[in-house]
Amino acid sequence: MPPPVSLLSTLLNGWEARDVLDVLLVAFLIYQGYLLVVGTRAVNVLRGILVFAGVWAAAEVMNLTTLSYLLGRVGTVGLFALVVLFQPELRAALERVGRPRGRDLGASGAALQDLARAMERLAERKTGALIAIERRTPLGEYAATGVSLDARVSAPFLEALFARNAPLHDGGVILQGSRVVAAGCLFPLQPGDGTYRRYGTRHRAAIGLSELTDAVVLVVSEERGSMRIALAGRLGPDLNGSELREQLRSLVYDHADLQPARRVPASPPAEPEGRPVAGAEPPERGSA
Ligand SMILES: Nc1ncnc2c1ncn2[C@@H]1O[C@H](COP(=O)(O)OP(=O)(O)OP(=O)(O)O)[C@@H](O)[C@H]1O
Repeated sequence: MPPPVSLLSTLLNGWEARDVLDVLLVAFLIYQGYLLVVGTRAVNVLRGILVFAGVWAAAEVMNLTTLSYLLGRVGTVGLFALVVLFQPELRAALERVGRPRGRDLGASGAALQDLARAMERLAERKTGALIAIERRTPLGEYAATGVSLDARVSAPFLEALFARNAPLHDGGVILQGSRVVAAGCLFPLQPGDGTYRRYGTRHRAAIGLSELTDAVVLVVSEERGSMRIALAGRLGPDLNGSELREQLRSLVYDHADLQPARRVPASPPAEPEGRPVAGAEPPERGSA
């Protein structure tokens, strides 16, 4: 067997620097595409596409003409269907590409403390709140449904936003790093079927947004004064102040550039007792 270096030189024989650059750029684009979809519903579809492509390739290799013709036709139509189905994600991806660098996406420890303090106070007073923290998926289209702001995250400001009778208390607030960028926003509602049918609209809006994006969405229940995190389409358990800080630290505020989003678990934190998040909850509403 030839040594690895000579194997590499044989493989690269005839390659020009331009070809290497070409391959590196394609690898970079694929990696960036992966970063955009990981943590969103698109990742499951991506897996489905890979299985589909695998079967198609096998059909081609094995010369199964009818199957390969059929899959080829479905693939062409499926491509258009995907564009329609994932229009929000595609828009978000383009928005991300066009986003100017150097904008304040950094999140400091002070912001974390202020956010957690505001959540605790809102929960103590049973004031309902809904806060989405942007990570890789831009939340611009949801921010556009509310009132645009540009304010530093501070506990008094967040409390004032959600105070009863405050003009922007209805709807969700969006944070980008240490900035509050919008309030009074409309988030996409989880359909309220299956596990989450017993929840009210605030919680279902949190779950819905976390299903479509990789945002970390915090909810304070007006009814129970509980604090929870919705992530990747699932609602986590009730948290106390230190658990909330711990979760925020690991999900969002570890690094100033929000890089830890890459380490996001596929599902929200498990119940403290190790029970699954879904189904472990007492009904949030009397309608259960
Ligand atoms: N699609 C949405 N996007 C953002 N906020 C929403 C949305 N739908 C409802 N809300 C917010 O949720 C509030 C209603 O909460 P509701 O009582 O129905 O929910 P809940 O999940 O039972 O929460 P709580 O435990 O706080 O009562 C609305 O006043 C509004 O502020």
